[in-house]
Amino acid sequence: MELTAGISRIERIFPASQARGDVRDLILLQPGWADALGLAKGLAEKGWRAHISMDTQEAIRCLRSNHFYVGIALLDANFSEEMQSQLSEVISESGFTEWIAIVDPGSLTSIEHAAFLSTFFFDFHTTPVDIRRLTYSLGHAYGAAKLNEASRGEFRLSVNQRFGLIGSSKAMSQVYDSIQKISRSDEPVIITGETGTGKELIARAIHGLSSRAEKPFIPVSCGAIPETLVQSEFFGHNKGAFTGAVEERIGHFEAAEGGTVYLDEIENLSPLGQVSLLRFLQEKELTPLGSKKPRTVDVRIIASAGPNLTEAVAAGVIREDLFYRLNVLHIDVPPLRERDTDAAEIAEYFVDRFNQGKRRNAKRLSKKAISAILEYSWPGNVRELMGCVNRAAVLSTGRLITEGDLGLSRPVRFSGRTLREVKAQAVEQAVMSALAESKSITSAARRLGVSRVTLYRLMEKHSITVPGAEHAAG
Ligand SMILES: Nc1ncnc2c1ncn2[C@@H]1O[C@H](COP(=O)(O)OP(=O)(O)OP(=O)(O)O)[C@@H](O)[C@H]1O
Repeated sequence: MELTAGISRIERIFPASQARGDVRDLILLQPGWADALGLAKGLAEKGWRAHISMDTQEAIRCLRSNHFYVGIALLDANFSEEMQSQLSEVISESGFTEWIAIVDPGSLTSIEHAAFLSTFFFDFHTTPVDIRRLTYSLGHAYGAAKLNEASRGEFRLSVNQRFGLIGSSKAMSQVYDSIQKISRSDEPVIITGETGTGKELIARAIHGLSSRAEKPFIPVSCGAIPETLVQSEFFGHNKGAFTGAVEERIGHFEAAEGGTVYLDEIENLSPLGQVSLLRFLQEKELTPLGSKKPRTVDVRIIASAGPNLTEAVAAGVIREDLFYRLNVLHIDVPPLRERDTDAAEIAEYFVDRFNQGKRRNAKRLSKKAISAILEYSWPGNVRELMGCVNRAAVLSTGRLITEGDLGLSRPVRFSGRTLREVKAQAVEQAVMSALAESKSITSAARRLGVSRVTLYRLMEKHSITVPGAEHAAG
């Protein structure tokens, strides 16, 4: 394994025995020093190169830039609740890494500790460590993690190919894991994330991988339905149910029978719509407008919302009871700027799509264009990226799509000044411009929205003088 930046300092890495050809790396987490060193030496003799992390934060940093198939956590006799929560954070960060705990035999008498170990660890050993048994266990964990990685890779590839959902960042790996688990269940789902992050695409993947795949997937934009039409849109109506109901019509929920209804922008659903949806989720029945006969309908609900869903619930925009009904399963889709090199991978995918069917003049992105894509912050996420790449592909004259074809504005670089300095300079400039463009101190103060006294104080502070200012005042 090639280890990249972020690894613990070199003196903390224990080289494995040179006699052994096959050296395997592992991360060794220990908030104390001495035991870890002893263990690392023992492991080195058995062909394991230990990368020691002294605390959980260091371990997280190391795991963000390196992959380890196995990790060992050396735990204190009374590992506290706080330590357990920190460790679970490290373990979730480590993706497919399998973890082995080394514990004091006394700690196993606690049911909580035992439950923690069985939830988060592949195996555990008690002190004093039997290095032969430990290396045996490490070998198993290593094999299991490799298998796990391979099957996850295959799953990602099939999602890429079947649904066009691209990206191999760590952040997206977690999304693929969730898609796989959630597609096996039938519970409601909420997908949150900024606009254009791929929430609908993810919902389609969940549906397409579920047992409902052969049945309809019906997207409904909640913000587009006026309050007066929400029940008819959701549940349908009978002929004559209201003025203009000239014929019977089935609603989206019935149209999706056996499949999935995707409720886009749930935070924009009207209060009446929210009550109707809640009732449907509780009773699994709907009654079309103008009918008295309730009908049982089998649909799965997947809802999407912006990244501030909990704030929307706290502010009363979404009913709390509806939120809890929907929020059984949750996927939070990270913005594109937080997905390592996904932007470049997705851009190349869009260029390939653009090239499809073209025998000649297939285009590709220049190296500088790829760097510009990776530097840009993509506030409109994948949707913006797609528009940008397609436009550039059309407009570019040569085979190479250049940085200029993309037309991306460069991010504003950090000026090196403190916020206090930036603020002081902005105030000084505003005062000078207001004074220059005003006939008197009084009118300059009014334009700046401050009192004359405040303006005089600011002028003094920034050493700004206006010839004859006193005379003009008034
Ligand atoms: N990871 C991805 N790989 C490839 N294409 C993607 C990816 N994510 C999104 N897209 C594409 O970007 C566009 C926007 O995606 P989508 O509509 O799923 O986003 P959204 O989060 O539901 O947006 P909104 O919140 O605005 O409704 C779609 O054309 C989709 O196919």
